[in-house]
Amino acid sequence: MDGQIVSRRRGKNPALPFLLQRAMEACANAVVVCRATAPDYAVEYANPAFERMTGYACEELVGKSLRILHRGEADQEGLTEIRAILRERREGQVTLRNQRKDGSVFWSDLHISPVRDAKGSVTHFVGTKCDVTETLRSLRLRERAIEASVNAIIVCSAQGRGFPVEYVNPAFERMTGYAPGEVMGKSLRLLHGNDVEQEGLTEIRAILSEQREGHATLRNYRRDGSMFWSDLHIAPVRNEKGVVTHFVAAKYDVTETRAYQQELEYQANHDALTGLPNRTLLHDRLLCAIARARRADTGFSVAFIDLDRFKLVNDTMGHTAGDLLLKQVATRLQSLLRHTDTLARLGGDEFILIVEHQEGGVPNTRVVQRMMDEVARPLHVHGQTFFITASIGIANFPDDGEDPEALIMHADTAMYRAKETGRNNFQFYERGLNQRAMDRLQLEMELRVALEHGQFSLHYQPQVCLTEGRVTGMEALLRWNHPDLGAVAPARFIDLAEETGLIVPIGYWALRSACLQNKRWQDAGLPKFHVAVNVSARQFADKNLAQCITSILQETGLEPRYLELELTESLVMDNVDHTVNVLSALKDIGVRVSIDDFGTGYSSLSYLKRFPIDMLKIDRSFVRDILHDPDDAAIVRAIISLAHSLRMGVIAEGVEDARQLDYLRKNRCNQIQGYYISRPVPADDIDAFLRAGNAVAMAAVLAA
Ligand SMILES: Nc1nc2c(ncn2[C@@H]2O[C@@H]3COP(=O)(O)O[C@H]4[C@@H](O)[C@H](n5cnc6c(=O)[nH]c(N)nc65)O[C@@H]4COP(=O)(O)O[C@H]3[C@H]2O)c(=O)[nH]1
Repeated sequence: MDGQIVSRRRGKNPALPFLLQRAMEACANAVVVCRATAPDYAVEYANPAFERMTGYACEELVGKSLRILHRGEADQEGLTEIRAILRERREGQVTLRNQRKDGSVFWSDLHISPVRDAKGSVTHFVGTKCDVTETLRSLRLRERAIEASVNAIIVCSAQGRGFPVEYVNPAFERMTGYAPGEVMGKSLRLLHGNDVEQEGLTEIRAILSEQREGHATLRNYRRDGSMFWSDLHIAPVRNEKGVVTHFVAAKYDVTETRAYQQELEYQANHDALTGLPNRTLLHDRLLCAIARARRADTGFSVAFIDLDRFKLVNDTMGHTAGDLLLKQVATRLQSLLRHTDTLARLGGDEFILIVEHQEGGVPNTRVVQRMMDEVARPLHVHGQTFFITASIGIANFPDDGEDPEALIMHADTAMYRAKETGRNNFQFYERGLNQRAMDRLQLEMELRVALEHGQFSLHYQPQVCLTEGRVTGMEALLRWNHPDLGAVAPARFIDLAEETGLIVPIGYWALRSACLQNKRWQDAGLPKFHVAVNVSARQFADKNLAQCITSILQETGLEPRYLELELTESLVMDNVDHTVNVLSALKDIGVRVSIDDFGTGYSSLSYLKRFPIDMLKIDRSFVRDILHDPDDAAIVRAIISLAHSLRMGVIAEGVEDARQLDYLRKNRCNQIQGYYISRPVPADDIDAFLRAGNAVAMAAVLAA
């Protein structure tokens, strides 16, 4: 080693040169000494570690420029820096790509220090080299991993205001649309903009202020304004003193996962057919409504909406048509809702509406009425028109129940009451209704066994021709002889039988019994007339109706023309195409058909003329006030004239006195039926009536 380097210390420790020599040889770092004044800073000394690192022996290097180490690598940034360090004669550090003697490449960190003489002039430069190839390689790998990541990675300064961004990887641009240059030095706040009311942001603020790890889900906005959901994971980076200098953040776009989760959540809470809230969500909404009403000291109503005779649509038209119809009804009902109301579907044709009370705690019946009106408008499915009505039961919070179950149950009970009172209306829950619901259940159980226990019988009521005073028909009316209750009127059990489906076997029993009875009368030599039997909606929907009637007629031996089927007006108008088909089949058999309760439904005249009908039966509600109410009288006259112009017969039911009879005869009504002639009586009484009474009937008619 050159004496000049150590000359200043020589006086103090004579062994120093030797020690330095040994130290250099033992030093693990590569050390090289270059002369500052020589051209190209020629090497004066290189220690063994330097030799090992470069593959050059010290002798090979001495007097030469260190450029030997970067042959062919002259365009490196580090070299420019080295030149500046040497020129300015200062300390400095650079990272270089070097070549060993054998041509292999390695990376080194070179630290340069100037050595000054006593006058302060730089005589040498000492270079300490460290092989950083491995470190750089692993750094490259990590950098590559970050660059290739599909998730956005961001480094923010912990010092600046708003945690300015110092680095973003390419995925950040792909995810957000912002190029690195557009976010550098800015706060990541630009990703959520004005959407500051987010739970996730509160969490992020806490993470940053407490300088801890954490994550939150945020609504972010891309450069083009579109929203996406991101999971942001944040970790603080501390320096050697433990001070947080940066935050590293990883951002995941979770929009799709969230959409999927939301979809699952939606499916769990909504009815697949109508998209309305289902029973689960309804329960939640009821709990919310209860909490809200308690806070505000107000009330709300739970309306149980059930479509009348919807099952018939399903039975006659199939489930696809039924589903379409339900969808239409749901859309209509929904269109009437305010944002505070909830409409849910419980299943089948049952809907629940939660509607807040109006000011003063009054139930909002207007919305309920509007719902009924909306349902009642004609519905069109598969080119066919349906007339459906709704029965609605209402329970009010808190008077009728303080939890969801009680409110729904009581609204349901009130809905049954609405059905009992003729359908197409709404009823409020009353405490007594529960008892009635229990009674109804009891009655239903008893009705199930009534047929096999032979508790049914038929009463007959004559129908009389107004011109001849002759009995032309006999209406068969069902009676239930209950072991405890005695005779139960049809009004109490027919609807129940209809709802439970029991009406089908009961109805066929009535048909068979009436045909048999008529045949007996004929065989007994009494004058011939038809027997009129009521056909219920369920029976009418029964695909086997025509077939069953044919076999009943064959079985009993009654000629088809002596059987009349009474169908209600609303029944035939429910589903016009089905009606046309069934009526044609019945006509082919040869039985008569009449429309009962005519005037109470809303018949479309254009449909009426398509139906092969023999007789219109004027509802007794019009006959009752025919002499006092000019409107009723006008309706009766209109029905009579309509029947004649459609070449149908017309009969008035519920005729109770001679003046009504007279009015009807004067207005060209063909036949009458009512207490004035006879109440419905058992078949045995009819025998007597027919033997003696035909004359009585004639006399009554002619006397009026
Ligand atoms: N106020 C008054 N009422 C009169 C007069 N004349 C007859 N009535 C009553 O009017 C009802 C006529 O029957 P509907 O309209 O077919 O109405 C029937 C019918 O819809 C149904 N029904 C009766 N039997 C059967 C049946 O076998 N099958 C089906 N599906 N329904 C039946 O039950 C309803 C009620 O039957 P009922 O209680 O027997 O009531 C009968 C009869 O008793 C009168 O002058 N004044």
